[in-house]
Amino acid sequence: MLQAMQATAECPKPVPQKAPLLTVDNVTLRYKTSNLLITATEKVSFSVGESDRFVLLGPSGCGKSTLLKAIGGYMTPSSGTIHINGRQVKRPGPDRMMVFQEFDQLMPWKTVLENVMFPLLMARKLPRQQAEALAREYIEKVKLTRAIDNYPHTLSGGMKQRVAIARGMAMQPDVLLMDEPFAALDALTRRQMQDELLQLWEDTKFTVIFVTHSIAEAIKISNRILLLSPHPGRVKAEVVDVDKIRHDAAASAELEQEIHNLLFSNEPGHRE
Ligand SMILES: Nc1ncnc2c1ncn2[C@@H]1O[C@H](COP(=O)(O)OP(=O)(O)OP(=O)(O)O)[C@@H](O)[C@H]1O
Repeated sequence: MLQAMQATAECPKPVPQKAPLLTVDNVTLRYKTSNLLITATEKVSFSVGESDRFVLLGPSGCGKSTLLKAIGGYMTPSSGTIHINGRQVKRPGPDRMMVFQEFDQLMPWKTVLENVMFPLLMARKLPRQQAEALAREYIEKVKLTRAIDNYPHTLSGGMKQRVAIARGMAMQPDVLLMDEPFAALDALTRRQMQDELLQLWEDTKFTVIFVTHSIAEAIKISNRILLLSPHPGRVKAEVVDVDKIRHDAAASAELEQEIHNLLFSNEPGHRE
């Protein structure tokens, strides 16, 4: 694993194992405020293959959420390009569904079933019966069938996140974009949700880009991890083949320490 890290730290060009589904090429993202130009990420490149569980990991403020927003099509790069399935990302689309950290991402006046059905009806324009069947299937996958007619205010934080995941997955997007979806949960629920996400992945092998600043969470759920430097975010290194060590506690702990050292060391370790 150290080898993988060092090799990629010296040459952080990603090494995807399958043809890339998504490519982020030399992307710089900036925010303009009334008197400031803030560079969130600088010249970031990576690619994501089909069925990857790709984690963007880095300290607070390094631009992880901003990158996810740009992949979602909610923000245009100042320079560089993002392509999905060979098409340049220019706006949001049903091929990229987002799950956020906030529990209030559901519509409070709609039940669990109606929340999950909503984008299927509005964005995919499915007939009602088909939308309902698909919504029920994914609500079942996240183990919420018993709460299918509940309104969001009656659900726990973890249950709300399950609804958001079901809503994203039911759309069967090319890639699911998850922005710290478990960060606001208590530790026990968080671990449970990580396990459930992995189980869902075993069932459907969806592609996911997952943002976190927890090194342990990154190792637990990913097969690949992109490490970003502190603000402005640049690629520091990529960890490949995380799957090989996930079930080895000693190797995971060693990797966790190595990532920690790399993320919090001052040496630049990035390409200009
Ligand atoms: N709407 C905005 N307007 C101006 N600057 C912003 C805006 N959103 C984010 N930024 C700035 O861009 C940089 C990257 O922010 P971003 O939220 O993408 O980081 P992050 O890595 O996701 O952080 P965290 O882990 O704390 O969520 C930060 O300096 C932040 O202050």
